[in-house]
Amino acid sequence: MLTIGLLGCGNIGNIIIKNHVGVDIVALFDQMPGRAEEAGKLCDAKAFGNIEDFLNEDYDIVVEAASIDAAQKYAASVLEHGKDLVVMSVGVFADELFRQEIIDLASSLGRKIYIPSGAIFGLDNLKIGQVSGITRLLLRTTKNPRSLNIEECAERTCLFSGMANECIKHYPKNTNVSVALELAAGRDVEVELWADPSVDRNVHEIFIEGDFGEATITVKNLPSPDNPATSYLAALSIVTLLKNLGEPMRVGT
Ligand SMILES: NC(=O)C1=CN([C@@H]2O[C@H](COP(=O)(O)OP(=O)(O)OC[C@H]3O[C@@H](n4cnc5c(N)ncnc54)[C@H](OP(=O)(O)O)[C@@H]3O)[C@@H](O)[C@H]2O)C=CC1
Ligand SMILES: O=C([O-])CC(=O)C(=O)O
Repeated sequence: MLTIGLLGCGNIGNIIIKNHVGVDIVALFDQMPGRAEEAGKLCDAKAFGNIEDFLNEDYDIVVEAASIDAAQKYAASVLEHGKDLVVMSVGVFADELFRQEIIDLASSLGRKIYIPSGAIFGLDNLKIGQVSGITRLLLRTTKNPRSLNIEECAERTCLFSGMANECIKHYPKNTNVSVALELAAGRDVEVELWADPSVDRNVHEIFIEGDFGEATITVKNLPSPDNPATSYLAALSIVTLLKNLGEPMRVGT
């Protein structure tokens, strides 16, 4: 069975611990040591107080569910410790230089980096953008102000309109999906981010046009109970990615 080290024991980390299938969680690390220790009690994994000890433990894959900052700080080190890497805070790869460095490092070490579909549907066939023209790719995200950590917002308000690599700098906890779309399609993504006090879901509308025709995807996500910024689907997507890693048949482009 594949063995996992969990980097980040917050909302997604705990959902992974409660729902994981087909993998064994053996090591935990969080910048709040108490969270790793509490999580360790739930899954019988060892909680580490520092990153070096966590990475020196023997297991196959680090699952990052922490922050863009954590992904940026530790990605190279994870690969250098002979482990594959699942990156939930995919916004880290909006930085093209960093992305290429990490891809080159993984390639030279024979390691893999996995990006879960996260809080959206549709990354599978969006990858056709790597071999065929996509002329329009727009993500319109709408969340309740609570999910965006905004206190004053009486009516539907556009917070950002522009490109994904700019948006993620301003909203690193809310627009990782825009960078996942960018990586899948191999092109820039336009983003609109809206705060709307009348919605109680994290809504992602994706508009795609290209040589294939056109598609519109709307995802109305339930926010995670422990972190309304993060949709529950994002955690389920990582649980599913991990389950499928060990299986012989791969479904989806
Ligand atoms: N790709 C996608 O579709 C999606 C991605 N995400 C991303 O996934 C990540 C995890 O989300 P979620 O679990 O809800 O977040 P939480 O804030 O609930 O949990 C993250 C945990 O990781 C800890 N952490 C943060 N930075 C570091 C670090 N540098 N080193 C060690 N631990 C760290 C946090 O500590 P502290 O509380 O002190 O910060 C917290 O305990 C976030 O980056 C989020 O933006 C979320 C939704 C969708
Ligand atoms: O969970 C979501 O709805 C999306 C999200 O926060 C992100 O992409 O960072």
